[in-house]
Amino acid sequence: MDFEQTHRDALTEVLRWRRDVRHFRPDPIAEEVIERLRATMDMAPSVGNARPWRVIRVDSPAIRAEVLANFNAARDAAGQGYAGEQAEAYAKLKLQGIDQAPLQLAVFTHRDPAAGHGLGRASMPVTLHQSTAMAIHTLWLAARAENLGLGMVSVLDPKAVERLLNTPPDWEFVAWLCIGTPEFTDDTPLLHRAGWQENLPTTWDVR
Ligand SMILES: Cc1cc2c(cc1C)N(C[C@H](O)[C@H](O)[C@H](O)COP(=O)(O)O)c1[nH]c(=O)[nH]c(=O)c1N2
Repeated sequence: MDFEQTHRDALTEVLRWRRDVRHFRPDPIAEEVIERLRATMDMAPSVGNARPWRVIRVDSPAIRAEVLANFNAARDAAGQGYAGEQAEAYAKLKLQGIDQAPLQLAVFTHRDPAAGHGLGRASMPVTLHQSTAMAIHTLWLAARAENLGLGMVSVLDPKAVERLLNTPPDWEFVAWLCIGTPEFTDDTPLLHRAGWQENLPTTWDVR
């Protein structure tokens, strides 16, 4: 398969307009779209082809409410680390859409999956989490291409999420993903707009 300029342009647009979304409309997502997202996430690369990501779709309002309470506690605890103007700015940040997003996924990494037969990770076990991160980013882009937004939430006590979902002991919680139709689209991160952290260019050192 050879790609042309139209493909490159489309990819660039999806990347430019992908955002971490925290404001959602309640419109439900069609099951066939959710199935496409699931299948596209599986296109991600992974160490040894181990595919260590594990995903639980959480529809239960009771579980979502507990996760929101978990978030609020973790958010307040993290807020203790800021002082003065930064503490005021932190208090104003919206860092999740758990109360709004129609589709919510708990994502885990299997700590020692049989798949992949250990290839590529013996000296770098972190590659399992790296693989899950790649799957999340693949899902993030796939969602954007479906005109959906995804918000990644890590302001959580991971052990409490594992207990709540009663997951196997070899699953490690990685992130809570909120997915839905965004209330607005933007080509600039919310944290940049809010003045918390602007986009900084990265330079590539040459040796
Ligand atoms: C590993 C990881 C963990 C988190 C995030 C991202 C990643 C990669 N981000 C989203 C993050 O704030 C966002 O990606 C940056 O601000 C850049 O914005 P865009 O994603 O480009 O819109 C995020 N956002 C948020 O509101 N609450 C959160 O807990 C987290 N946690």
